[in-house]
Amino acid sequence: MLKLEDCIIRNGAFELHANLSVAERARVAVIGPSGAGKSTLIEAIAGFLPVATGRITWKGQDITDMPPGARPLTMLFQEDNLFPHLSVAQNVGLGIQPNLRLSPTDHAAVRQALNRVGLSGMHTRKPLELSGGQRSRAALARVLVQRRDLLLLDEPFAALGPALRAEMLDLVQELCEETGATLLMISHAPEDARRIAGECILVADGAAHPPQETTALLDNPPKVLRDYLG
Ligand SMILES: Nc1ncnc2c1ncn2[C@@H]1O[C@H](COP(=O)(O)OP(=O)(O)OP(=O)(O)O)[C@@H](O)[C@H]1O
Repeated sequence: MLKLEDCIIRNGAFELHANLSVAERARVAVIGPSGAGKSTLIEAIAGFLPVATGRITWKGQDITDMPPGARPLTMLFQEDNLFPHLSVAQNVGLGIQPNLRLSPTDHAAVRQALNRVGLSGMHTRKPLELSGGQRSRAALARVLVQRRDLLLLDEPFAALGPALRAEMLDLVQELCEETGATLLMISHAPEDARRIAGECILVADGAAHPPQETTALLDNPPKVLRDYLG
């Protein structure tokens, strides 16, 4: 269980309240109006933003003051997930050893992860020699080798077209099912939430609300969400 207990998170003058829990292995979309605090929430869980009051626990362990790298989670950002001067395999290897001193077992894990996301044969390419979808796959391969059980996505597929985005979401869903990972995913598209997230955290009016069933929420949205969805 991921728990945010009576948390207040500050981002400049902005303040977000969160008192919620997410079950292990759940796939949860984080939705809400622009500027409502979705990234603020995810960045606090990842440790990039401090929690002013309250605490965050994962499987009972208090992670509130843990540095980002020590947290049992991995995060995919909107862009810049890959280093342009490194090969695809090296980018993935960074997920295992930041100094890239990889053992034969590590190399095998990198190969296996790249095969799993459909990038076999592209190990030596640089990110710029890949399509947008392939770059997303490489970033997902790095997530796979990290073997963390909490995955935070800040719209990493926003720049992809609808068909490719749907394909990547399906891959994320498969990977979560295979690894048993818990997923929190910021999304601006209700169809993305419907596609892979059983529940949604609505961020609005200064608060991140407890997860609600996706279909029920989107079929009968509260006014703040209705105004945003149009
Ligand atoms: N570095 C910062 N300094 C000051 N205020 C900030 C900073 N970053 C974000 N904010 C403010 O915090 C609020 C929440 O921003 P946040 O990025 O979390 O919203 P969001 O819901 O993710 O938005 P979007 O959907 O547009 O990406 C906004 O009002 C924003 O202006």
